[in-house]
Formats: sequence, structure tokens, C-alpha cells
Amino acid sequence: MRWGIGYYGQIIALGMFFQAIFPQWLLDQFRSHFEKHIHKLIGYVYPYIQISFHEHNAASFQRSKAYALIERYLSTNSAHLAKRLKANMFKDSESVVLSLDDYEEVTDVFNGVTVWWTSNKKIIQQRAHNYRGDCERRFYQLTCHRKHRDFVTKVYIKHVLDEGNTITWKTRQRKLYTNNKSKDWYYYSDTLWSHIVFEHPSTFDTLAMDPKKKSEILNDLLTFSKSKDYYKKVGKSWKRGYLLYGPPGTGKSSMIAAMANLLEYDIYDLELASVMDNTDLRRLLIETSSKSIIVIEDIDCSLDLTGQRKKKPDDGNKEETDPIKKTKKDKKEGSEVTLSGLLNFIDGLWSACGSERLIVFTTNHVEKLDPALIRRGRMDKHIEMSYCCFETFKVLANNYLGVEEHELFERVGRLLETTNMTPADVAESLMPKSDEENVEICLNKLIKSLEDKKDASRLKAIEDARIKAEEEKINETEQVISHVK
Ligand SMILES: Nc1ncnc2c1ncn2[C@@H]1O[C@H](COP(=O)(O)OP(=O)(O)OP(=O)(O)O)[C@@H](O)[C@H]1O
Ligand SMILES: [Mg+2]
Repeated sequence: MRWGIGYYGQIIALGMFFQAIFPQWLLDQFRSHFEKHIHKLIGYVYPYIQISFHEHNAASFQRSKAYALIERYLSTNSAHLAKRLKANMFKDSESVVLSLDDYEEVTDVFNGVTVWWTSNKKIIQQRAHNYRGDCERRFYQLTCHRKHRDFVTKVYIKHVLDEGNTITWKTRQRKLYTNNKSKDWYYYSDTLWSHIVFEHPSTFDTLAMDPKKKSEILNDLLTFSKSKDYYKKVGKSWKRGYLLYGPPGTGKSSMIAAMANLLEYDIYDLELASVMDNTDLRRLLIETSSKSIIVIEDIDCSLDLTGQRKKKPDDGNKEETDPIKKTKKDKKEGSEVTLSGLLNFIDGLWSACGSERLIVFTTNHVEKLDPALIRRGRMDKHIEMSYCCFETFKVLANNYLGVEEHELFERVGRLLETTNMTPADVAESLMPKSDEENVEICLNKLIKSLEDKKDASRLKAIEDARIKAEEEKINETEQVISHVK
């Protein structure tokens, strides 16, 4: 048990009484005298020490980081013990934060040591020119027994600040950043990124893929997020590269959103075509925060990776058929980012600024990428996102129709073995378009589109074989003619 309540509260009550009967100048002199001696006296008999954490830094007038972290810690750990609370809504926070109201005191026990936190305020009288007004200075006061001084100052306070940090991260609104901004942005902002709140609903539960592969990726990510000490021990900066490749609509972007939701990271969606040069790229990197995923989508279309390290002779004439990707390819004319700039971005010296970061590339054409870009160490884990298999379908059926078993499943399974359909197309067939569309109707829709696709592929195969045979025939005829000549 500790003696009474915090003695600051008593000093303030006494001060208010004297204020009513004595002139101000006398009170000011008396107060400083009184406080000096009372502190000395209390120091002899009082077995507790007190540490104050002020809300604002005296020099900069900025809100103190320690005060904010203690506020978060107390709001989660001790606010339920207080009788009077204040509710605040902070910028970047998802929900209301409850904190101790003025002069409230709560007890906290850590490793068997009891401490007391009091939310206090001091009223400072300000006299500047003709202006007279009172100003409130808030502070948290931590009280503990003298014998625990070392433990509290060296261990407990660190614990409170670390916990406060974790709580702040967990309750913050996560952000999706982009470097592709309107031109006006540069005039109004000194940061290269703009952002919106990130609210993508994709999770590892809704992501349809082979369950073994999914749990391997999940474990890989969770292990990474807990490996701070390990990375330090082996002398590597705490980051990991993922390459997601596969045809359009197989869930690469959905996987990135699921990763961010799992680890509670922010996402930086980097459009290389909008980056002016390597210096700009480095600035963008420096401005990213820890606990984030840096994403470069369609990396094969973002830079002329084939032309800068080594020229691949047969690549020059290939026309991009996807109109969106073609536009991106055309746009890159303005960007002077080089492959070596990008390699430095991923694992050069500057990449070690910040920590706990994932770098994710996506591509539809993994074979087009320079091996240097995707070697292990840069892209540590290569994940193929493929066409829908039976296991993938089962997850989608559960997500979209809420069924785990159905007599039509077997037929779907057989068709999926011989037909390439993306999870995006399967999901589209499974989604009910009206209240009348029940499970059976939706499964039959899928079966119909799988059969149509199978027929179309068969017809295409026959047509391809016919063209090939015709070409071979023409070649043979040409050879005979040249032989005769
Ligand atoms: N594996 C999957 N699991 C769950 N839903 C998926 C999956 N793949 C695709 N989808 C669905 O299809 C839509 C498109 O998928 P997504 O954007 O993730 O594909 P992508 O591989 O990134 O395609 P692209 O290469 O064109 O960028 C998603 O909104 C999602 O609803
Ligand atoms: Mg995508």
C-alpha cells in the first residue's frame, strides 16, 4: 500500500485556498519558497520516488512521444481500473482512445513490482503584455518505491514505451501509398508519396490456393515478422523479397493485400514509370516506413530490363498485347531509372534504412526478367500463382457459396483437371447474380463455362495443328523447289 494520493494534488488544492485570500505577487513568491521546502521535507520521510512525463516538450512545444506512448499503454492496460476517463479520437487511429481523466490514479503491476500512474495537470499563470490567462500543463506521474528505482527506470519504463508503440501500431489506420500523384501535389507537399486508408478485404482465409503452399507462405511471413534478432545475428537487414508470378487473374494482387492484412503492414505501391531517375527512386525508398510492403506490379512492363544488363535478341520485336500494360511500357520513356538503380534500391546500402520490410514484385512473364533481379537474396521466395485446381475451387466455393461439399463437385474437379481457368474466372461464375441463383445454379454455371472453355481450347488446338501442318507443307514444297533449282 502507498501513502494517500499523489502529493501534487494536495499542493494544488492548498494553492487554490491561498489564491482566494492573498494578492498574486505574494502568492508567487510564497509558492516557489513553499514548494522548495516541502519537496525537501517530503524527500526525508516519503519512501517513494516520482517521475513526471510532460505532455509537451518545453523547448519545441510539440507533443511528447513518451507521453503519447504512455497514454496508449495506460488506455489498454489500466484504464479499465479508473473511474473517470477521457475519450479522444487521434489522427491515424482507428477507434476512440480512452485515457485517464485529470487527477485519476491507477495501479500497475509488472514482474511483481507495483507502480502508480497519476494523470496530473499544473495550472501556469501567463502574463504577457496585456494578456493574462491560465495555461494547463498536463503530465503523467509515475510513482514507485525507492527500492525499485533501478528496475522501474531501466526495465519498466522501457516496457511501457515498447508496449505503447505496439498498441499504437496495432490500432492505427493502415495506409496504401502511391508515388503516382497529380502534378500539383509537388507544390503542396514535401513528401513523394500520397496515400489513402488501406481497407482491402483479402485475407489468407479468402485466398484460394493449394492449402500446403498457402500454409508454407503463411509460416514464412510469420517467421519473418518475428526474426528481428535473427537478421541482426546473421548481419542481414531485416527485409525479404517475394516474387509472385503467374497468369492474370490468379490472385497476385489479392495475395499482397492478404500479406499486408496478416502482418498489419502499410503498402507502398511503387510505379516505376513515374519515377524520374535513380536519385528519385532512392528518395522514395528513404521515405518509406518500417513494417511495410513495397510493391512493384508488372515488373516486366515497368522497365526495359532486357536492354540494360544484356540484350536479348529475340525480344525486340515482341508487341505487348494487353492495352493497359502497353500504355505502361510506352510511359517508361520518361523514366530514367536503370536496372542497376533498381538492384541498389532492393539490396544496396540504402535499402538498410528502416526495417521489417517486404519487397514484392509481380509479373505475368517471369521468363522475361533479368536473373540478377530475381536471384535469391533479392527475391528470396518465388511463388507461382497458377490456374484453378480442385483445392483452389473448394476454397472459392466455400467463400462465394458457403458450401464445403456438393454432388456437383466431382464433375467440376474432373473438368478443372483438363481446363485452364483462372481463380478470377471461377469466382465470377460462382458469384450469385440474383436471389434466385442458388448453389446448384451457380455450380452449373461454372460447369457450363468450363465445358465451353474446354471446347474452345479443343477447337483452338485443332486449328493450331492445321496451321502448323500447312506451314510444314509449304516449307517442304519450298525445299523441293529450291532442290530442283
Ligand atoms: N487465388 C485467388 N483467391 C481468391 N480470389 C482470387 C484469386 N485469384 C483471383 N481472385 C479474384 O479475382 C480477382 C482478380 O485477382 P487479382 O487481381 O489478385 O489477380 P492478379 O493475379 O493480380 O492479376 P493481374 O496479373 O492481372 O494483375 C480478385 O479480385 C479476386 O476476387
Ligand atoms: Mg494484379
